[in-house]
Amino acid sequence: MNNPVVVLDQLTRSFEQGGVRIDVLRGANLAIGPGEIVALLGPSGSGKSTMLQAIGLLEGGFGGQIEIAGIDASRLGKDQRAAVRRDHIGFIYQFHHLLPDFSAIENVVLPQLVAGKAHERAQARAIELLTALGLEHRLEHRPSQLSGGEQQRVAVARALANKPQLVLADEPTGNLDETTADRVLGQFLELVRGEGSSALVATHNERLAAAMDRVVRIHDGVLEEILPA
Ligand SMILES: Nc1ncnc2c1ncn2[C@@H]1O[C@H](COP(=O)(O)OP(=O)(O)OP(=O)(O)O)[C@@H](O)[C@H]1O
Repeated sequence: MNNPVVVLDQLTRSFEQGGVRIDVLRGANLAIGPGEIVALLGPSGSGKSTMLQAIGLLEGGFGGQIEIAGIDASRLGKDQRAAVRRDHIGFIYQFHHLLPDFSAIENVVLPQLVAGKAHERAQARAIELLTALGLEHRLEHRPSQLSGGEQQRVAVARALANKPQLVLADEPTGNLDETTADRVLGQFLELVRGEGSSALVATHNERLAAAMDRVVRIHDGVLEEILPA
């Protein structure tokens, strides 16, 4: 694969609880190419969130190698990991995690300011993304004034604000009803494709997974490729 955005090589992660050791990831391998959108399937407790946290460089304690945008991230210190995250990765969670005291547009502007962008450009980018998601009439609303689907669409705009090479999404529509989930996921996929970003999307939902370019499943701590039927 040319210039993969993510490479996992023999990724391992174990937890110890009450003196019992659980090996959640047992040597997972994966490569995601530029612009590829990959669904990460697996039942509850199989290790999807653990894997996204590893790839998002949010937690230590992993064995094996993680490469993000050509950078070997396995041995980076905390500050360097934060820099790779800021420059290359956007996150979406099951619950929106928007800042409650800030408007929709401010929630999308802020991460850009943190990345050093001028306010005017950041604002233009936020309007562009929120408009693409059909939220041009909700720019000044706070999260509590938005519906669940609208909140998740703001979270999508925030994740894409800095044009990340990689978007990591953990059950991004898991909190929405089926119709809203389909609509939000459809908009998310269209936007990610338009931006040319890669994405890894954890979900329980095989129907939603089928809308993505590739499907991998966590089974016994390793990844299996699911080929289209
Ligand atoms: N910090 C931790 N300490 C101990 N065990 C943990 C920790 N984090 C995760 N685990 C365990 O690791 C396993 C995988 O958890 P993880 O959250 O990655 O699964 P998941 O596939 O994302 O599940 P879900 O779909 O329910 O979110 C679970 O058995 C969980 O209890």
